[in-house]
Amino acid sequence: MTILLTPYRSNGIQKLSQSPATPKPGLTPPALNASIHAQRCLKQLRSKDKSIEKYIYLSHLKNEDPSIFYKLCLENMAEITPIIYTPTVGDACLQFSHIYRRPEGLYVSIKDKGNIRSVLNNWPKLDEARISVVTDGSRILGLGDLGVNGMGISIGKLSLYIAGAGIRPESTIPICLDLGTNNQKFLDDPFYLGNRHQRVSDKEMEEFMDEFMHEMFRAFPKLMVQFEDFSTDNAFKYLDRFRNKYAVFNDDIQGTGAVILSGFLNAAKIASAASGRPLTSHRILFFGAGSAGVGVAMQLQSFFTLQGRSIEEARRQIYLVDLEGLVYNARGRLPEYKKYFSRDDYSGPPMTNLLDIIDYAKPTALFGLSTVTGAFTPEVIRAMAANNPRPIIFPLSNPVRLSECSFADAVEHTHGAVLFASGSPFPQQQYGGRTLYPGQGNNMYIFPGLGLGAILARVSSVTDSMVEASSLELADSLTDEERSLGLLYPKIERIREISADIAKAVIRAAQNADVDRSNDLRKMSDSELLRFIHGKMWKP
Ligand SMILES: NC(=O)C1=CN([C@@H]2O[C@H](COP(=O)(O)OP(=O)(O)OC[C@H]3O[C@@H](n4cnc5c(N)ncnc54)[C@H](O)[C@@H]3O)[C@@H](O)[C@H]2O)C=CC1
Ligand SMILES: CC(=O)C(=O)O
Ligand SMILES: [Mg+2]
Repeated sequence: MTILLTPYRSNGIQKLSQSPATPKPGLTPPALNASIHAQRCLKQLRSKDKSIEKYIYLSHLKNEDPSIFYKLCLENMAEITPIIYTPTVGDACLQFSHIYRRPEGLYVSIKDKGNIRSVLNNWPKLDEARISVVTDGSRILGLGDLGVNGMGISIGKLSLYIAGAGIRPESTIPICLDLGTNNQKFLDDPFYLGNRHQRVSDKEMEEFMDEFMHEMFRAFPKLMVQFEDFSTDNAFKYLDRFRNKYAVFNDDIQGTGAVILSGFLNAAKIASAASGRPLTSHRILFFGAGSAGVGVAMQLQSFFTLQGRSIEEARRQIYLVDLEGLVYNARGRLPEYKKYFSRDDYSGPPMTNLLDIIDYAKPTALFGLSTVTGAFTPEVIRAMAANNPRPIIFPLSNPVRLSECSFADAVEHTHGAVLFASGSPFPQQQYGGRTLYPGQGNNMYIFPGLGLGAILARVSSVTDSMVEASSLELADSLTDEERSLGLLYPKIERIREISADIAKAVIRAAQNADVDRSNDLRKMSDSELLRFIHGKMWKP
């Protein structure tokens, strides 16, 4: 491990290449020792009371000394992930313009339209670029339009790529597009770091996005792009527009779909064993029908059809609820992305009460992707428990304060029977003399491995089969010990091992779909491929 000495210049990626292998005598204290220094950093981190202070400290450490930062991450994943990612990254994005210290990532603004290539060319490591997380800041977690403050989410996701899948730090590009913001509080804030105007028109954004994506793949030909936290309509629109042209996927639609299918599979096996209901006949109620809700619904439907259900049967197992209640045809005009799952078996007055909807749909699983804190009231949880011996309840909204219910409430009101996963972490609970563990149903389990597989296979596009392969691999990755503890997702400490397995499954799916451009990998056996993947992982 290298202890860095040079003063910060710009974009932490430069630090890795500029760091001197051996510090010059006299420029560090005589007894500075790398492994003790890591312990020192951890102690400094733990001495801070507020999580935002911990975030600022870690952010500084990452820029100063990426090696120590990622070593700490890997050795303390469960402790550090909630600081660099959800929930704390939510606060960091809200306060981004106030806690800002130094440049990190790349900003491409509407003012660069017509000239985007020259902005991209300013990135210091053009040849190294492999993965970019791109947001326009318009729907950061469940916190709404945060404009350029959304940069925090691109940075956070890429830190997990590096820690979780061993992507080389200098191969990552966090990008925030500045297309304006409709957040009036930010527009009035003298510290706000973005352009001070409302979001541009759809047409202007479309032209901008076409140029941006075209230039991205000219400037960085080996790149894969992850779209993150675009507002609902644009999330679907730009995934559709670019998915067959470039190596791009949308994390909120596809990454979330994959991770929740995976947790659902593990939960449904337990629930089916208790109820006798076949795995493929579960009914799922989505509270929240935006990019994440519909993304997960599509992934589940596809899974049910692969298991032998007809498309129509699978579609009928899914119920969507949005701000106006149950989504059904007779309700009136619906946006395109909601139409497919809109019910045709109900035509009465709008059904807006969640308890009534549960009574009507009799779901075996209830998923929250609504950003409505506490929407799963004790009555709702009890209604799920009354219909199911092991109810599946996943309050998935982020950050933690927007969760539809807490793990403690879910345990209490189901008398410990709940099969639970949330978007942000909750503490474990004691119930009836047992320790119960909450799952974290968050796309962080998927995107590092999916991205690693995609760049190693040098894919030309990211297919549904690759996303599905990542999901099934994750579902399968639990050890006997994890299953005996009742976990639905593997322990986060095993993320590198899991990412490698996911990458292998993704590469094989890419090869089957003929979208890979790395012939050498085709010749490898599965064990050779896995060794190759591990060998490619950057280690701090
Ligand atoms: N756990 C995970 O891995 C992920 C979690 N999420 C979280 O899911 C949440 C939603 O994200 P998106 O779908 O992208 O947002 P979105 O804005 O596209 O969708 C929100 C949905 O919730 C509905 N909704 C809002 N208020 C409601 C109410 N009072 N009653 C019923 N429905 C209501 C809206 O009508 C809309 O359908 C966010 O908090 C986000 O952080 C998103 C992606 C991944
Ligand atoms: C986890 C995630 O991608 C979200 O909450 O938007
Ligand atoms: Mg997201």
